[in-house]
Amino acid sequence: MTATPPDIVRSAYLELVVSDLAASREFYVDVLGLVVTEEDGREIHLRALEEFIHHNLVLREGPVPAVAAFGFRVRSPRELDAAEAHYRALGCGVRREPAGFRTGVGEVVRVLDPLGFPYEFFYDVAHAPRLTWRSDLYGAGAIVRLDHFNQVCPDVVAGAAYLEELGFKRTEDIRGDDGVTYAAWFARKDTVHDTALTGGSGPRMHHIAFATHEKHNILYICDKLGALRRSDAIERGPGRHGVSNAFYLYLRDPDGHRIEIYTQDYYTGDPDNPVVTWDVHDNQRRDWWGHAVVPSWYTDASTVLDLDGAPVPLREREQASEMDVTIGADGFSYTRKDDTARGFKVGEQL
Ligand SMILES: O=S(=O)(O)c1ccc(O)c(O)c1
Ligand SMILES: [Fe+2]
Repeated sequence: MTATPPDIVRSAYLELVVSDLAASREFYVDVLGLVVTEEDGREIHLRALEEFIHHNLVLREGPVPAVAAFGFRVRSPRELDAAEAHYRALGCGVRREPAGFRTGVGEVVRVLDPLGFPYEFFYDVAHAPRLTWRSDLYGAGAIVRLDHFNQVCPDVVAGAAYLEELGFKRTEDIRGDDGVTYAAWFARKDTVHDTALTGGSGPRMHHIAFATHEKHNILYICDKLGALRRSDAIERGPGRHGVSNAFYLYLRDPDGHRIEIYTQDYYTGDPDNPVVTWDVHDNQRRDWWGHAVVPSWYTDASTVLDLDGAPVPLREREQASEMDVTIGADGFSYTRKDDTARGFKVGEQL
């Protein structure tokens, strides 16, 4: 029996350990245009242009590039009591810090959750100027919000049960006729997701996604990276997702952490919002235009740290992997399921 879960409002910030603070600052501030709220020689606190809380991303220099915390805003200070009780009832490690673990945020409950991820919950937070109306500060690639996390875990079904018990609502998933669930998306706010689970060895962070207002902002980021001769930072896209219907671009930061730039998914706020399920062999599920998913997008992800700052050991996925069943000589995907003459294509290797 678990205790009532905390009332989570949204995914709010990520604490990211980077190997070279200056190189990461150049990527996130000079190239991507995130706003510096506060910085000292050790940490940089960044936020998106429409954000009013102190930060959406903390860069902290350290020996092992990794994720130290996934931060979730809760609806009121008393939800920290619910968070502490919920995770203690799950038998998880819990650290409650009345003064907070970092600049700009007040009391925090940090846990190592049942999947091995460092989650933290907070309400009290310093406000920073919301730059929504400051169009004079918006570049052509303006990043306006943190939209979601994506987490790699070996057992998506077990992970989904944990997130749904935590109060997340499933909005989409990818399944096979083999009964395997390969990935799933979960919301607290009224869009497609605040986090998602991608099947693979884990716990690892697959990506953090920031939103732009328009598709052309994403195209500008691609052009800017080309002009800077930094196109090697582009891993996948630009393109249109099948799942979520969002326009997307995936970048790799100087440590290889994956950043998605994302725009224009859809509303999911009604209680009876229908779950969209995709066939793992549908070649338009991950890219609506049928473009290949580069293998590194399935294989690479970021280490996560435990409550003592040590890397969490990985567990291998036991069920089939999506890459194995859709890419390469053994993989196949269809454009038109019933078109067995021309609709099938063997998975593409780049
Ligand atoms: O590639 S998928 O269409 O499955 C996809 C959909 C939404 C996302 O945020 C994502 O990272 C990946
Ligand atoms: Fe994403």
